Amino acid sequence: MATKAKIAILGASGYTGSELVRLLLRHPRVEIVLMTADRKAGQPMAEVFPQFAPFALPDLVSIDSIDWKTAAVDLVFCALPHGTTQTVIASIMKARADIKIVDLSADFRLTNPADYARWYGHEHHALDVQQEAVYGLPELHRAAIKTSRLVANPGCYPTCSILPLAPLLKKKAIETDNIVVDAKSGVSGAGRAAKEGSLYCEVTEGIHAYGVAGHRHSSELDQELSLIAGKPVIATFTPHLMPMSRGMLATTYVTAKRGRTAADLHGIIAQAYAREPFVHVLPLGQTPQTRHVRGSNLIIIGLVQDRVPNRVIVVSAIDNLVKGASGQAVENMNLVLGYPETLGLEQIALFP
Ligand SMILES: NC(=O)C1=CN([C@@H]2O[C@H](COP(=O)(O)OP(=O)(O)OC[C@H]3O[C@@H](n4cnc5c(N)ncnc54)[C@H](OP(=O)(O)O)[C@@H]3O)[C@@H](O)[C@H]2O)C=CC1
Ligand SMILES: CC(=O)N[C@@H](CCC(=O)OP(=O)(O)O)C(=O)O
Repeated sequence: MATKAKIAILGASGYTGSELVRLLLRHPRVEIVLMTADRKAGQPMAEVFPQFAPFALPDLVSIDSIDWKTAAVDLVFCALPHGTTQTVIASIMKARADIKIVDLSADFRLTNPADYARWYGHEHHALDVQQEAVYGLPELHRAAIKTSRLVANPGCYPTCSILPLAPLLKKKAIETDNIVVDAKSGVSGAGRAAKEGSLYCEVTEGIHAYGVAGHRHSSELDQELSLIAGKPVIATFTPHLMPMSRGMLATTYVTAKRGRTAADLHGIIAQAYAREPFVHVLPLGQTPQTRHVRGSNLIIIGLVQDRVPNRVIVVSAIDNLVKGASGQAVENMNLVLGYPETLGLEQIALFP
């Protein structure tokens, strides 16, 4: 039998951490050997999440109790709040050269330190480590991810909006100065620690925009879109909070370059992703729903010609906790460890 990689999950008591546990328990080539929490450190996982009671899992421990020099671990998933992550990862990487890391936080996604300081409100505390990070969108950076020691797993909104735009920018098929991304997220995107604004009474039976003209994911979007376009791109991006637990939908408005039709744009996206296991492009004129991806690692993309000449409406859907976080993190792990990319990620969406 092939050996199993030994996995640590930092932040296993959170939403993305527990989603990693759900996915990895069904992965044939890994074994979870270490899991951490902060306030819940010391508790058995089954006490925090009864759905895991039938499975043998280690108890939750505090990060401080781990000696990284001797820990029998091959790969660490870091599912901690941004800001707390960078010093933890720097200390692991300094202690051991052989441990690989997939970080789900935003700490290592931005390549320009000035951008990080501007959008996150403080200087980065591990800039030397940042240099080693690869932005973990497999469809764009697969080769670099495979040889990376530190993968910066993308944010959920950027994943949902960069993937449909990337082929269009690569082929110079759309204007770059008027891209509008209107995105909606389920409440689990805000994490498990209860806070004002994500409480049931404040979220149910209503929707609202937030971070208008200033959400921190704008920096990630601009960084990757500019890299692909080969020139500075600034997109309008407005996130909204929806009264649902998981799911994300982005409606993106683009202007086709003169002479290009919606059918051309559809053809470009369909061709770019024809061999991608986790990207599904609908026939022209159809659009996806969040229910079509709930629990799966798919992004589904649909395009429709607007009534406004040259305008094309692109709708994309992901599960924010799967392709938007833990599923994509497992995909990155598969690449880093040399496993088939789809291993452990073949779940079909739960419907209805
Ligand atoms: N939720 C989502 O859809 C997405 C989240 N992300 C990112 O992934 C990361 C994790 O998010 P999410 O799972 O939603 O967050 P949660 O709030 O649900 O979980 C956070 C986890 O980190 C632990 N923790 C909190 N503070 C500390 C600390 N100071 N030291 C050590 N451990 C700590 C918590 O432990 P305890 O439970 O004991 O307090 C918990 O295990 C974040 O950076 C987030 O931005 C990325 C993409 C999508
Ligand atoms: C609904 C909600 O609050 N969503 C989060 C994004 C979740 C995510 O992708 O966060 P990271 O960049 O930290 O990984 C937000 O808007 O900040």
